[in-house]
Amino acid sequence: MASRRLSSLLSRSISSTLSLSQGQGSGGLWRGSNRFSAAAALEEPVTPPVQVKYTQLLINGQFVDSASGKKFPTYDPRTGEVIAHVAEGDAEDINRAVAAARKAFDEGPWPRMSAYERSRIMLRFADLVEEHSDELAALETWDNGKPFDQAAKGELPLFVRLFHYYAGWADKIHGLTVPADGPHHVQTLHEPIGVAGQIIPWNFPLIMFAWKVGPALACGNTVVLKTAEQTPLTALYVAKLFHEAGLPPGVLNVVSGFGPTAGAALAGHMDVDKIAFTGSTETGKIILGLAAKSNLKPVTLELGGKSPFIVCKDANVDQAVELAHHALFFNQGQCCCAGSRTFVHESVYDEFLEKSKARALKRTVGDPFRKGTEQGPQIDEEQFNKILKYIKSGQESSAKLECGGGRFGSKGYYIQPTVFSNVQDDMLIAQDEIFGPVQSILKYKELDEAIRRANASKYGLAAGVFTKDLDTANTLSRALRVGTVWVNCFDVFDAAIPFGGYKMSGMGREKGVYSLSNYLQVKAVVTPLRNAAWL
Ligand SMILES: NC(=O)c1ccc[n+]([C@@H]2O[C@H](COP(=O)([O-])OP(=O)(O)OC[C@H]3O[C@@H](n4cnc5c(N)ncnc54)[C@H](O)[C@@H]3O)[C@@H](O)[C@H]2O)c1
Repeated sequence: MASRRLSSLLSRSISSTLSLSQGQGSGGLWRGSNRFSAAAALEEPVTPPVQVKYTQLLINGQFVDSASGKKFPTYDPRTGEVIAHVAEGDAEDINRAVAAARKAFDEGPWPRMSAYERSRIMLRFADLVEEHSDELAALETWDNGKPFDQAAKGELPLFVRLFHYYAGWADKIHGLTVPADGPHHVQTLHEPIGVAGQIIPWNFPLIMFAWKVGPALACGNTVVLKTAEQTPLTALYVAKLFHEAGLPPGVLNVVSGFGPTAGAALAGHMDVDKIAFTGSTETGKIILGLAAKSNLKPVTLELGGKSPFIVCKDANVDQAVELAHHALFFNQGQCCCAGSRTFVHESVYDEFLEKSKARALKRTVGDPFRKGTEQGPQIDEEQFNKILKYIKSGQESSAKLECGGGRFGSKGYYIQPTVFSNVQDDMLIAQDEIFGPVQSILKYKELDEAIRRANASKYGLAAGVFTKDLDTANTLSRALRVGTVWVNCFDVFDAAIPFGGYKMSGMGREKGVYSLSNYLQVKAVVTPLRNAAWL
């Protein structure tokens, strides 16, 4: 009875937020009761319950071929086989898309219509996504490899929630009346910036669409979105639904294509007024350079991370193990905020290690379309090889490989859940973003030492803290140089919670009220007052 209550509570909670909290049982969020043979699952890939409908670029409200006529394949990470060929946009297509977005901003109705009308279109769009959510979840799983239940029960509801959230902001954006010295009436107008260029990655294609497009459109901007070359399919589908909901042509343009061609053309475009990027720190630096060399457009960046997850001496070890496991392995380890440095107090280290290893060995790896699968394949061959290289570097160091360490199956890009113990701060696996299912466990003695070591990273995206002691939680929350601290929970991605990084994890914040300022200009309007005496 109690467990039924917990699971219904849980499914309600993940329908509006993706969240992992203390005490959610040892089964994991998306673990069904039907266990299956992983090998059989890999031998016979499930036929995805969806067809690919849209593969062209979406420019000015129309699906069109790329100017060059070129196409590129998008692959099924379960098998490495081609799913579909997609129009390959490059600089010329970016020019066409920017021209459409420019016209829609300068002459079109979007920035001029009432905020309430904009909000209603966004709400209609959210309803359409909800209606098509099974199909969209299947397409996301096919293109990305993430477990279907995660996409269907976690990410699609969150996508809808994000658009409800931003639709709610559209008619609540207003300036201030400023009490300046002297006989002047001073007001600020919060105006849209103009054409927003947005470049997104492959790990959460739909969620990244919502984080970027939601605030930009709520504020009255127009958008050119460049999707990741690994996952172009779902953005085209939802952009089509947006037009069905009444979005005027040119307001949202979606260009599929590669980074150095389409992405660079967008970031360096003279007629793009703002650029937002999520991806690697290396590419973030290129984007910043392109913005500086062109028209000095403002830039927001969500970049890499190497987030500490600190298990304190008072921790309930079973719960800490489960949370730390999900903090790292969720989404095949392909999360910018993954808890990829698990710091464990020496007094609970041995027990934690033994149980973490047992948990990783129990992790259900297999076809992401099968019920009960916790871990699907990595996104592509490049990431697969990169992760295996990091595992090799861990094996060649004095870290101890507790479990995993290799390919899972013989087809596609599956990797065994891998755990290293005895990891030292100067090892590559403790410093670089691996972006895969590789947990690194480090031992510490004193809290001050844990803080110093956790902060000794070029990244500062997020941290997890696991303790029963309020003073310890408060000390750690304030001492850690990161954009998010999750205390006794992890990966809580509510629409209203700001997200972003300190240090080389990025610039600016997405989600929440803070994200609006990324897409607004502030204009001061000063008017003389003839009879100010009464002031
Ligand atoms: N922070 C995140 O959410 C995130 C997401 C994906 C990857 N990563 C990290 O990045 C590593 C490499 O993955 P990746 O190669 O897909 O990331 P990436 O940074 O190269 O790609 C992200 C996006 O940027 C575009 N891009 C690439 N080069 C560009 C350029 N020169 N100009 C403009 N746009 C460009 C890509 O086409 C894609 O849309 C991963 O292993 C991981 O460590 C982080």
